[in-house]
Amino acid sequence: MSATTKDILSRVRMMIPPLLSKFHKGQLGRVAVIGGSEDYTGAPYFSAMASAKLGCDMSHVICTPTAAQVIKSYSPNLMVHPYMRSSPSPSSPSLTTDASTEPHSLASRIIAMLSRLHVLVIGPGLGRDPLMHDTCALVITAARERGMPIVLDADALLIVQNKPELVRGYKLAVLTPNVVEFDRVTKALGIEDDGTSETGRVEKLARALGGVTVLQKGKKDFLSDGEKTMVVDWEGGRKRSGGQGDTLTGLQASDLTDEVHNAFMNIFGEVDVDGDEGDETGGAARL
Ligand SMILES: NC(=O)C1=CN([C@@H]2O[C@H](COP(=O)(O)OP(=O)(O)OC[C@H]3O[C@@H](n4cnc5c(N)ncnc54)[C@H](O)[C@@H]3O)[C@@H](O)[C@H]2O)[C@@H](O)CC1
Ligand SMILES: Nc1ncnc2c1ncn2[C@@H]1O[C@H](COP(=O)(O)OP(=O)(O)OP(=O)(O)O)[C@@H](O)[C@H]1O
Repeated sequence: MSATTKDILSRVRMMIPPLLSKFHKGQLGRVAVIGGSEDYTGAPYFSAMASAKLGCDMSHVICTPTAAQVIKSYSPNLMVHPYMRSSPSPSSPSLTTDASTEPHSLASRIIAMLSRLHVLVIGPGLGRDPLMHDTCALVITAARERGMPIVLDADALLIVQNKPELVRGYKLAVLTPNVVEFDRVTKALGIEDDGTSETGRVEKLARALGGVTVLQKGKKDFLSDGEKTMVVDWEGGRKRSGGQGDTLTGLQASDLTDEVHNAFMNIFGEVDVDGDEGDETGGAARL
């Protein structure tokens, strides 16, 4: 482990808010994960449970009804809301006239929850259904209007690459692409791979999206808002099973809740943290 990573870990320990008797339920974090569909019920569970296990008080999942039944049975910790819908199947034409398959109508129930939440995670297990994506796009706009931090991962990155204006310039958006997703998003946005360094590529994407935070996952994790960049070079485990990125989104969401965020800014705000030795350096901007 590099000196930088050791230093970061020691600071992270100081970020953990104390359990004060004055706190009431919900004050240490209310997170919702939007994801979970017919095919994927594990991803939103990994995300929401990670936020709960890190200490977030309330962890919600917003998913399709079929996924909700399954996710509810995984854990009583999670509050699971079956508000999402996938597009009607051509073999069920009667569904096409149902108002509940209209994105504004679907999004309105989710948007009504936002005042009770601190952070949204969008994407784990979302799938690629256009109705689900249109619904999420409306929720992203509403969350942005409220100034809520949003972590966008997995299939939600497709929403960003198709409609980058949803997050462009929104500094409380965090994109967490894996290597493949990173390539896909950069290509979609017309960002050329001109042989620049790995940190340079992440900075370019963050800048192209107007200063969102990009966390590119891989052998090293690169975090950048386009101006400041951190490199996490801790090797960690060698098993690359599905769900590790989902888990990371839930952890990040907990980190973005107010109490933790304020503690983070007190610790990191003014401090420069070395990235790759001899490479770009920077302080943590917001994460
Ligand atoms: N238990 C679950 O329910 C899980 C559901 N998942 C969901 O599954 C859906 C599809 O996600 P996928 O990640 O499969 O996306 P894709 O269907 O776009 O597949 C990505 C492909 O990239 C490859 N890949 C990933 N990282 C790579 C790397 N570093 N280098 C080279 N190749 C790499 C993978 O092997 C895979 O073939 C998403 O909704 C996601 O959230 C995943 O999060 C895994 C766990
Ligand atoms: N080659 C690697 N070596 C070391 N760590 C890695 C490697 N690839 C990924 N990781 C770690 O695993 C975490 C998850 O990254 P990964 O690329 O698996 O995300 P993902 O594909 O989005 O995950 P998920 O399966 O949940 O969708 C990252 O934070 C990173 O630290």
